[in-house]
Amino acid sequence: AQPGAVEPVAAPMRNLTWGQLNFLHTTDTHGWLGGHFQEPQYSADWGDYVSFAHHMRKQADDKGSDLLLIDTGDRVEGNGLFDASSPKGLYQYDIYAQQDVDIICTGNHELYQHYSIEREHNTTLPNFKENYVASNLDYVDPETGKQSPMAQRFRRFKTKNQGLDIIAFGFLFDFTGNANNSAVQRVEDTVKEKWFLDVLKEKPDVFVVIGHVGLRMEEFEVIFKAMRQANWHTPITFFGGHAHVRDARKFDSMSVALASGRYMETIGWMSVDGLKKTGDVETQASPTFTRTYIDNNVLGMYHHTGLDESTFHTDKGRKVTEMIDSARKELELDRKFGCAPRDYWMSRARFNEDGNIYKLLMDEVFPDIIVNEDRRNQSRLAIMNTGGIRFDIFKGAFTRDTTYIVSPFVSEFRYIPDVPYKIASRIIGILNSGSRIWVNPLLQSDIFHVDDDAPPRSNKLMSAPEQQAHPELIKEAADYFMKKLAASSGRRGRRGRLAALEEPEYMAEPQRDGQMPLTSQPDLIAGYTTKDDFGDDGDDTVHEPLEFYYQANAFQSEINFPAYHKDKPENVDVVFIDFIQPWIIPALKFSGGDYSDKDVRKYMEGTFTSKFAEWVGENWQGDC
Ligand SMILES: Nc1ccn([C@@H]2O[C@H](COP(=O)(O)O)[C@@H](O)[C@H]2O)c(=O)n1
Repeated sequence: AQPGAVEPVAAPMRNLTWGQLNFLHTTDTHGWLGGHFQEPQYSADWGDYVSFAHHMRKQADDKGSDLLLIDTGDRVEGNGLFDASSPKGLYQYDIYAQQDVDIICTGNHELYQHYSIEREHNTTLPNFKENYVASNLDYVDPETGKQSPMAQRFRRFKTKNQGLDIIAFGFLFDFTGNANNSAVQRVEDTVKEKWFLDVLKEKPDVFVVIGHVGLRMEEFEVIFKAMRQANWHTPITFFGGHAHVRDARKFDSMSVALASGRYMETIGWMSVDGLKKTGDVETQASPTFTRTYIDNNVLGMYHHTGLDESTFHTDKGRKVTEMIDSARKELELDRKFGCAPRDYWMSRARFNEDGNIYKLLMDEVFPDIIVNEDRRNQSRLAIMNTGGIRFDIFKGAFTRDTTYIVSPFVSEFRYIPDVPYKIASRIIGILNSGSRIWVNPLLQSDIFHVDDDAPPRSNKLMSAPEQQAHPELIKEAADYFMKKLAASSGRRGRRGRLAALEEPEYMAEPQRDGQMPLTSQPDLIAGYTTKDDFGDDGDDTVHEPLEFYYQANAFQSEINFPAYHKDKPENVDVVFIDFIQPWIIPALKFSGGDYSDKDVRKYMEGTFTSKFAEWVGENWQGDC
């Protein structure tokens, strides 16, 4: 762990089950290579993981089994270690590369900016060479415009001890927000390509499909079906990400998928036994799978390796810990901007209650920071998506690091001036509703003239990834917001229905579906209590369950409105974070406002991130 991180805390543990073939999996690390400074259950750093992997590889050798390390992307954006340097990632790429990852692919966050695509191509790719797989991603050379595969489309190799013949793919979901020096091919098109179909004719011992894809997303379904159509008998292991959750899915008796959370909280473990070995033509594979979500806690790492503080840390692991510490010092990540007076939660508090991070922004921060001096006296609605906030704020020091942890994006505020209030006031309800425009591609192409072939741009993409992973909640909540919108539209007879409309239970009560209490043991640390297709015994550490409340897709502040709350302005400036422009314009059209991208202007200097950091400096002075 890093100097200054909280001491790890011991908790009741479950053991790992080893098989012939075993995997350690990281995903969506988002720059958190220093671990969590304020949460004892996740405070190990990348150096500790390097030591852990070393000992686990040794155990595999001793047992005659194999261990592979996987990473499924989104290594960048989300922590000061990546975002605070100029250029971004100055220290991160070298630190990350100290781990020997056997199969690695790209996430959407590596592709948002022209710059990070270049770094991926010029740095991560040479760092990992043949271990990097890009089945549906191309790089576009900015000089020549030439488009070529970002890396090899698949990787075939034999494992060290068992000699298992592996074919690995590396996918990205159908991402469309990438900068133009990359090209993502839709998964449904890739699986029809000749190279892919040819590879499926091969008979490896195991297919390993890694992907920056949520386990419950359509794309893995498409890959699985295509693979099974061509090849009935080969076991497939899937490793996914993007959804920021712990999850495991059984596709069939020979195919299992694992997702390993986010932000270096979790190191996923999968073991497979019952594989037939290369050349063994007599027997049929009848694999058994296990999965475990390992807390990124050095005490757990001691437990799984049978080592202790004096025997666990390798020279290389210690060196990596030092590299991180020295980068953090260079970047002044511990520099204090202010002191948070309490905890502010993304999903552990109701959307509208004190202690909810979005309520803090709506009520206190936005009225102060969303100001364009030339239009200061104009009433305005300021709108941002909840997914633009990436992490909770803990009571205590708010540092340079916290700034990027809460909001790493370089998004700025834009606006459309003087929109009739009657139209503007409907936007927020539409952004948060389950209206058919957000799920129906024909409506989107007819009304908003977006590309006919493009998939519908769902409004749930504005919310946090952790919530996007709960489709059943989203549908119920979206239906509720839609009915609320209809009922409040002012037409006669609807008012009564609004009063009668009941909020879905989990909007008022914490959602417990994936968060079942496992034990009544006292003094447990709060953390993940995962329920997946295997059951509820997947977490290596027994935790006290966390609460999870549904949050809207977007939130809004009314700023400089008439003092008497029933008086509404005639016109308002509609100010919004640039990321949600693709939803703001349709929502305006749907409300009867004929606006287009041409009407949008820059509202003020600075990003949300820089403005919020200034606000903390001015408003949260105190001792901590
Ligand atoms: N400029 C941005 C980029 C992304 N978001 C939010 O993040 C979500 C995607 O996150 P992943 O880590 O799962 O890739 C996206 O759906 C947005 O909610 C953003 O707000 N601004």
